[in-house]
Amino acid sequence: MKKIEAIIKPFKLDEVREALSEIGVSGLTVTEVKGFGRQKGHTELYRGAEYVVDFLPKVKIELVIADNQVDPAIEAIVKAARTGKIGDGKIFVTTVEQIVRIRTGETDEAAI
Ligand SMILES: Nc1ncnc2c1ncn2[C@@H]1O[C@H](COP(=O)(O)OP(=O)(O)OP(=O)(O)O)[C@@H](O)[C@H]1O
Repeated sequence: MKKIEAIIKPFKLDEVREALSEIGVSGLTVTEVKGFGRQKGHTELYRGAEYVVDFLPKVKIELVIADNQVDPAIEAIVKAARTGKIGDGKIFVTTVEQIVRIRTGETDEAAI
């Protein structure tokens, strides 16, 4: 089991969510965050305005999935979130040790 954390441009959220639904992702968490990448000090376009990069609004998507879904999920996120401009975001993948579905007590892959 892996957790994917993807930091994306906020206006790409709907497209990314749809792309992930299409490959069968059953749940995810979304958080509004702020951040910067290596373009610090350069400008980035956000909602038509150019910002000197300090902390820019981003959306963080977290999803926990089976190992064999990692590659399709990354592919779906990259395809849906890419504009080709700076600040398109980043994807982090980590290992998840345990999952519990609170309602039923199911664990691990049965609880995804
Ligand atoms: N190393 C990192 N650790 C944690 N969060 C990061 C890291 N790098 C980027 N982020 C987050 O991802 C967001 C988008 O990063 P961004 O796309 O600007 O990265 P980049 O490496 O500068 O790539 P690009 O050249 O495409 O702009 C940042 O605003 C920040 O929230």
